[in-house]
Amino acid sequence: MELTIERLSKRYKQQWALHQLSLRLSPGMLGLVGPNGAGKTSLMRMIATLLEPTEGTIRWNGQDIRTHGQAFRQVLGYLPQDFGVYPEFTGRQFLRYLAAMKGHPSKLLKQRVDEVVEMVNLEQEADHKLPTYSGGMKQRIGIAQALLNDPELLIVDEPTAGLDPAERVRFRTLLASLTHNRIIILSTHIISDVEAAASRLLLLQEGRILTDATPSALLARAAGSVWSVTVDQAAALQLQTTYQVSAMVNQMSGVTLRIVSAIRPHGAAILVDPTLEEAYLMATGRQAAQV
Ligand SMILES: Nc1ncnc2c1ncn2[C@@H]1O[C@H](COP(=O)(O)OP(=O)(O)OP(=O)(O)O)[C@@H](O)[C@H]1O
Repeated sequence: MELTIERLSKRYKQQWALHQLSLRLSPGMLGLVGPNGAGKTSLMRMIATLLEPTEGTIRWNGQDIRTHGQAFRQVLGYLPQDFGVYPEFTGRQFLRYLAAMKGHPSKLLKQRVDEVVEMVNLEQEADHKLPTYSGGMKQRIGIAQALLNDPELLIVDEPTAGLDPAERVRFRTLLASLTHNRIIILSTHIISDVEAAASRLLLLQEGRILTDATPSALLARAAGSVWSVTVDQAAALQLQTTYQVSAMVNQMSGVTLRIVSAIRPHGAAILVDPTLEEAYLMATGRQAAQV
C-alpha cells in the first residue's frame, strides 16, 4: 500500500497553488497542515482524481492513477470540505442511496451501511432525518460514506471546521480509530486535530512543503524556543507587539505569556516544553523570517 507523488504542480491561470510537490506515503495518518490557501484542497482533489494536475504524477502501488482511475477509485474514500446531505433522507437512507450510486452489490449493501453506521457511532440517530443532525453528526455521516468501500486510502478535507469543541474531540477519536492498515490524509489548519493520531505532519505554505516530519521531530526542533513569563499589563502588551505570543493568561500576579522565540524575550522568561502548535508556529515563523 503506497501512494507516490512526484513533482506535482497545479496552476490556476497565473497562480501556482501547488509547486513541484513530491511525497511517498505508507499506512498511517498524514496530517496536512497549513494556512488557508496553502494548497491543501488542491492536493487532495488531485489525489482524489477530481482535479487534473498541471504537471507531475500520482501513483498508487506503482500505477498512475490517471490511467488506472476506476481501479484506484475502488480503494479511495473521500470526504470533501463542502460535503452536502440530502435533507429528505435519514442518515441510513442517505448512506444506502450513496452505496447504491457507488455500485455497491445490493446483497451486501444493507449490511455494509449498518457496519459503517456502527463505526461512526451513529446507531441511535441513523433513522432520524438529516436536517436534525448537528455539524459533528453530519461529518460522521460524511466519514461513513467515505468508508463504504473500506478504502485503503482515506482523504478528509478540513473535517472539523465549524464543529464545537466536544464534537471535534469526538471526530478526532473516530479518525484515530481508523488509521489501522490504511493511509489517511487529513487536512486542517488546527494542529490539535492531528496531534494525537498523525504519524507524520506535512506543513504546506504557498504550495510548497515547509516541513515534513513526525510530530516528535517537530517538537524536538522547537525545544529551547518556547518561553513563559509573568509580567504586568503594559509589559505584556509590549511583548505581544515584538514576539510571537502563543498563549496568554490573566492572573492575580499579572499576565502569564507563552512566547515562541529563538532568543530569550524577557529577563524573567523561563524555557518551557513546546506544544505541537508552538512547534508549528516556530516552523512557519522561521520561514517568515527568511523571506
Ligand atoms: N478554482 C480555482 N481557481 C483559481 N484559483 C484557485 C482555485 N482553487 C484554488 N485556488 C487558489 O489556489 C491556492 C490554493 O488553494 P487551496 O484551496 O488548494 O488551498 P487550501 O490550503 O486548501 O486552502 P483552504 O483551507 O482555504 O481551502 C489559493 O491561493 C486559492 O485561491
